[in-house]
Amino acid sequence: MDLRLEGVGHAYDTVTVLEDITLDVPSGHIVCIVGPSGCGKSTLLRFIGGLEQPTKGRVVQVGSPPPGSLNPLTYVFQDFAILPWRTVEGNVSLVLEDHGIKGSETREIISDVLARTNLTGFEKALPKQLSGGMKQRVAIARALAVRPAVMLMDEPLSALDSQTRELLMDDLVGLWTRTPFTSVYVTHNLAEAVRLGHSIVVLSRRPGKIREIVTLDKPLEDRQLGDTDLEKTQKHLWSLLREEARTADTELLDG
Ligand SMILES: Nc1ncnc2c1ncn2[C@@H]1O[C@H](COP(=O)(O)OP(=O)(O)OP(=O)(O)O)[C@@H](O)[C@H]1O
Repeated sequence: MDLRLEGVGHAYDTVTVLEDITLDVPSGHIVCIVGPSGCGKSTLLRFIGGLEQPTKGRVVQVGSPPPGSLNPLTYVFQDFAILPWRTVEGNVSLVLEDHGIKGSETREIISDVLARTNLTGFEKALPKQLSGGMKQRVAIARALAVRPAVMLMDEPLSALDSQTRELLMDDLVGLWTRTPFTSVYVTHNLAEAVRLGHSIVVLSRRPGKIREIVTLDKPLEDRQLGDTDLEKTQKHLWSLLREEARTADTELLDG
């Protein structure tokens, strides 16, 4: 299933937050969204997921979700949002229970998604026993369990230290390479965007408009830390964002 955003714009009362966002999210692609603080990235993700409706334009789903999809648009958040009193498998099974899935089907799905997220062997662990990176793997496993058409990822690695972030990026590349998934991936981190994005949408400061869409052709599995092409693209992204990020930062400080 592809997504198409057609002229999406939004105002909260008198404050225009987003303007004229037209964008395609093709199936099997990771589309990263970057932009200065407060430019409307998370708001855009909420519109894509249908949690809120934009005041202008629309989000169109083109084609059908994968067979057996329980929740075509599924979120992964920065703060993991996993239940502390449930084990790893209990957190994943919760979303299946919500859809009435039980028994051997549940066990098969859990075993599959835990294997895909390098969590096999941690089925009985509680969140308090897990590092931040492992908790986020659980959140990703839980998202995969519902066979989403599109994963909506809002700063999924931002709460992690830089080394864990590198490991999780490797995991996401491995996950995508084995079975391509579709994602809209919001991040502040330009290194993350150039490592994971098939395209990178650069938004301007509020009201967020598309400044540029940068496409990266290099296969994900060939993108290494320190790759000169990626560094060049990252510099280009920063040149687009630098002044606006500075202004947005000052705006926040001014309240
Ligand atoms: N429910 C709401 N009511 C009013 N204003 C809102 C609401 N949600 C978001 N905003 C405003 O919309 C703007 C965009 O917010 P949003 O969180 O989408 O930006 P962002 O780009 O994700 O920010 P950040 O990078 O800091 O996470 C901000 O100015 C925010 O204060």
